[in-house]
Amino acid sequence: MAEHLDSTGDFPIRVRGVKNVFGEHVVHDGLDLDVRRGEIIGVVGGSGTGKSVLMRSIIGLQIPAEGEIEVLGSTITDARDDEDIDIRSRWGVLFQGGALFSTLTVAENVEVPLREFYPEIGDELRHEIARYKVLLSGLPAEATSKFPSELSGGMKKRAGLARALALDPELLFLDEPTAGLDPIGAAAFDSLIKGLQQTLGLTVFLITHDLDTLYEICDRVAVIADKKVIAVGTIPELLATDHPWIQEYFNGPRGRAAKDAQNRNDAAKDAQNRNDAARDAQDRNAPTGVVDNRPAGQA
Ligand SMILES: Nc1ncnc2c1ncn2[C@@H]1O[C@H](COP(=O)(O)OP(=O)(O)OP(=O)(O)O)[C@@H](O)[C@H]1O
Repeated sequence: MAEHLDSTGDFPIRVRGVKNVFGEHVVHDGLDLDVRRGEIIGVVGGSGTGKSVLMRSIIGLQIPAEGEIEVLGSTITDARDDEDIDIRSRWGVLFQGGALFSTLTVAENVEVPLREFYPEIGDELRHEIARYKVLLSGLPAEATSKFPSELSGGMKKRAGLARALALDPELLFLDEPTAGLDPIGAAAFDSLIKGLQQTLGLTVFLITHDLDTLYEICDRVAVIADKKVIAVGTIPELLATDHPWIQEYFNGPRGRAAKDAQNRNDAAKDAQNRNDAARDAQDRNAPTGVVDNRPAGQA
């Protein structure tokens, strides 16, 4: 008997036995994956292993030749076209290039899904929601009236993120969000994603080649190779496997550099926490917040 997939509970995304084929080219064959509610799952694999095709299959833009995909309780693989998928408003997607409409301002881009899914919302409220999403994505208020061509690469990503967040999604799909950003911009984007996951309770499906992102913000990592998800787990769990690609990826020079960087960040955060704790203890011991500097006898 076929296993019953339950994507309404702890696993909002469940993928079973998926096969994707383009002509003679088999991209996935027997691919399984469960995504846990509230996690950031990183999806890695060599170029062309089908990370984006998997994401497109999960959001109904690519119908697999075989297999079953359930998202938030709906069987995506039964839909005839993406209009059939009535849960599209419950996820947001940031595509690789941002996919912003070049003739619309940032705010108008964010308003596109609002107009589509909630046409009854009045202009004023729609503008207000769009403005809030732009600010939530770390852009200044002035960015709302800018066109994509007037934005830097990092700002375009944030504008794409604002649009992905327009409908208060439960699931956020990100395809290489830090590609093309400088290391400082990439780290800032990582922090933004982590903060949003924690404050909004998002489940995040994140395709990346960025090892720093994997170490910094991903709860688990799924590795695609040989047309399947060959392993999924925390980085230490993956390192305990002996698959050559996983070993080379995480233990190669870039993997080691990312791990060292994370160790340094962790040490800096620990030191900061210790300082904060010491300062809090000092503040608690002080009888008032006022320091009395008057010479003895005058107090
Ligand atoms: N619409 C399509 N028609 C034909 N082939 C396709 C189509 N979409 C994807 N492919 C092929 O499927 C394979 C997987 O593509 P995909 O974009 O998912 O790879 P990826 O793992 O995301 O790669 P990268 O890391 O380089 O972005 C590639 O060989 C690609 O050429």
